[in-house]
Amino acid sequence: MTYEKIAPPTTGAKITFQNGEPIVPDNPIIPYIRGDGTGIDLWPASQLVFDAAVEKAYGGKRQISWFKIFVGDEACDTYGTYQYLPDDSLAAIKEYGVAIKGPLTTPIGGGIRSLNVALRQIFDLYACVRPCKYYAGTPSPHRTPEKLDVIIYRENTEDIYLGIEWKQGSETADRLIKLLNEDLIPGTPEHGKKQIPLDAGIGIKPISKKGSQRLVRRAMKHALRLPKAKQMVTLVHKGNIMKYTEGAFRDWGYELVTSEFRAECVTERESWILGNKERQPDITLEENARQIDPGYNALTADKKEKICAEVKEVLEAIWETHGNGQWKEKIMVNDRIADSIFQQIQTRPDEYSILATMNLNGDYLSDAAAAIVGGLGMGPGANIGDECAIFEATHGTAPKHAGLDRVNPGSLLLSGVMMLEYMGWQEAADLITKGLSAAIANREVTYDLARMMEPPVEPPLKCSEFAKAIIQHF
Ligand SMILES: NC(=O)C1=CN([C@@H]2O[C@H](COP(=O)(O)OP(=O)(O)OC[C@H]3O[C@@H](n4cnc5c(N)ncnc54)[C@H](OP(=O)(O)O)[C@@H]3O)[C@@H](O)[C@H]2O)C=CC1
Ligand SMILES: O=C(O)CCC(=O)C(=O)O
Ligand SMILES: [Mg+2]
Repeated sequence: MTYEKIAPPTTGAKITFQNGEPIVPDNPIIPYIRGDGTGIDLWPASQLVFDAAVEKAYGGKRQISWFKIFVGDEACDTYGTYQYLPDDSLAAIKEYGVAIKGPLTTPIGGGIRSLNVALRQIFDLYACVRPCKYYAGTPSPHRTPEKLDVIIYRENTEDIYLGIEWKQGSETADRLIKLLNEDLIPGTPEHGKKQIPLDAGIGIKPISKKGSQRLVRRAMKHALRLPKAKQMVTLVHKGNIMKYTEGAFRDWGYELVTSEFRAECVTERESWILGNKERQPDITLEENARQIDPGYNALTADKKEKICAEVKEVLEAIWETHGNGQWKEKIMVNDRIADSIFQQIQTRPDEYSILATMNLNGDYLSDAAAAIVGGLGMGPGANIGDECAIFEATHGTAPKHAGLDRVNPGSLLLSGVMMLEYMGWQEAADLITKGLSAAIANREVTYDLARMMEPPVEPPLKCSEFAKAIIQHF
């Protein structure tokens, strides 16, 4: 591979992929993007910790050969005006498969569309994995943050992030509104006399079956690797309002888990049906139906029949394999409406584990969940596809803090921990979490955690000092 303005390290080897899993040599070449804004501070601090952890864990037997590539402001400086996402950088990520990045700026309302989203789409990194877990001693606005231990599995390529939008007043927006108002809406009886306001901007929200199911499949595979008590997958959606997008995500999720993971899972509704029969072995189908549907008595005969049929079908299909309490050993799959899950992770955090979401809901939810465990400085993430993975923090470039050597590198470091775990380098990953936990417990923290501690830590550590403190605690 020849590049225009970058050169890979002269030592090191490529990570390759087999059946979606990385095959990692002892000296992998890993491209990194420093990032805009606070990326200037975060990357050098993080690289120091990654290298020290790998050195301490493997004593030179393993080593990362970092390959600097450019995206964002740095790319424009190197490749020229508006060259935010140079071909060189895309080619390097494609060639080496696993990369890590700092945050990249997306100007609001115009200019470039998100570079972060573009990278996810170009490399089909369909699962955005964002764990939110509490490290002892981290200050939190919540009384029991340790009860939250969730992993958000956010669909990462579609939904409104596809970016298909038309500006209010543009010729295409006007044409589309006319087509909708005069043809498509009147042609769909369920839409009645609804009309799109003539001065509306228009955005499209595509949610596909394939996109939803591959995300849920990955979430289920992850659940299988968790301890029994955490084997739960919650499908998060706003299907009560958006039936054919968000509601479909939920339905396709259930369809996938009850076909591909039939032996390993039970849905919440199935567990009620099985549980009713376990408590009352001679329960009739209708009584069972009444107990799983609180509004049963008020339903039409048709609907009652449907629920009875559902009860019958479940008992026939899985009583043998899941009945008599066997379902309690399986992955519990349930669903929650999106607004309610924001409340649930605060009031009943320990009832949740993996939260499978569409793109926008997952974006909101991952910032909110990170806040509970200490803030965006503690929110890591990974964008995973079948032949590529890019690791990055949940937060953005926090421009007001850029270049001041003050922000918390915890989120990028924990993203690196995810990368090392993905590579199978668990010993190095564990050293970083150990060092980070010890530094926090010792009140050696950056400003974001320092200001919330009781009493506040004064002065807080700089970003670079925090990195060094973590290494001291390996
Ligand atoms: N994946 C990516 O690269 C992402 C990029 N962005 C982009 O980043 C830019 C800025 O977005 P913005 O809305 O300000 O959101 P940010 O996530 O960048 O920052 C919001 C606030 O979160 C806190 N914060 C963020 N990072 C850290 C950290 N490492 N340590 C401690 N606190 C932190 C700060 O809070 P406080 O000041 O209160 O201490 C900061 O002001 C935009 O262009 C946006 O599009 C946004 C999200 C993700
Ligand atoms: O790319 C952006 O500007 C924002 C992305 C974002 O908020 C996220 O991925 O969480
Ligand atoms: Mg976000």
